[in-house]
Amino acid sequence: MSAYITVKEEYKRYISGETTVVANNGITFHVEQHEFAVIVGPSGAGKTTVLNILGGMDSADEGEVIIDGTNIVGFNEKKLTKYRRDDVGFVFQNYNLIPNLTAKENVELAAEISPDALDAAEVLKSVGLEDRMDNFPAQLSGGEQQRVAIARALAKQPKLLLCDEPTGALDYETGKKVLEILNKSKEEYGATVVVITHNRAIAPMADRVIDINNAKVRSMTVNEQPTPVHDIEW
Ligand SMILES: Nc1ncnc2c1ncn2[C@@H]1O[C@H](COP(=O)(O)OP(=O)(O)OP(=O)(O)O)[C@@H](O)[C@H]1O
Repeated sequence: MSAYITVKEEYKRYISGETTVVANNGITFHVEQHEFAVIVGPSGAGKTTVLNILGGMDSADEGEVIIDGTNIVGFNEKKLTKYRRDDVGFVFQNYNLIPNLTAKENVELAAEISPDALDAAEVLKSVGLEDRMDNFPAQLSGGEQQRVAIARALAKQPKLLLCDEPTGALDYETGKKVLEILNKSKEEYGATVVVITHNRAIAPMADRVIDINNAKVRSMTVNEQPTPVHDIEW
């Protein structure tokens, strides 16, 4: 059986004036269904570019990006929009919640556009926010806001949960809690989770670690026995 995500010889170049930046220079890796994969690498390595391409927010110039059997390279805007809406959940470093909506309303809004959406209150409960549902983002801590953002992404039951430095703005303990919730979501929600980070300490908890440096994949490692989140330190 082929992998759930297969990226093969993927190139992305950004051209501005006279200069061309090769952000992804022949990227190849795969991720199996229901894995928790971490893409790790230094600033400027090309991680965000990979994540944006996986999520249909940007498109590759060359190569294949096969998600659940379908190559999304070459999708037109309409198909990309449908793919993003139906199949992908995003979690960003800065949460991106809507400030004048409560936690529950933030989750409901995302769920509205999805045919298989879960009950907002149920998902918020599963991330431990049953008592904060009617609070606005400004009334919540960073970790709580990130949990709302995760609930919002999970409510539409995405095939893929894509996370850009999800613990980047959080303190150590809170960051670990958020990682635990993300890790749990592969069992509870059947998602395949891809996290990008420059924090190498997160790698041992992953099922699969993809190392990116200078626009190329330098190694891909499978952890047969991932380290439990509470045992990792940074
Ligand atoms: N829209 C764009 N236009 C021009 N260059 C870009 C654009 N997006 C990214 N780049 C360049 O592509 C390279 C890879 O960027 P990318 O954001 O993917 O790296 P990253 O690994 O996510 O870095 P960071 O951890 O700092 O976010 C960088 O040199 C960056 O400046």
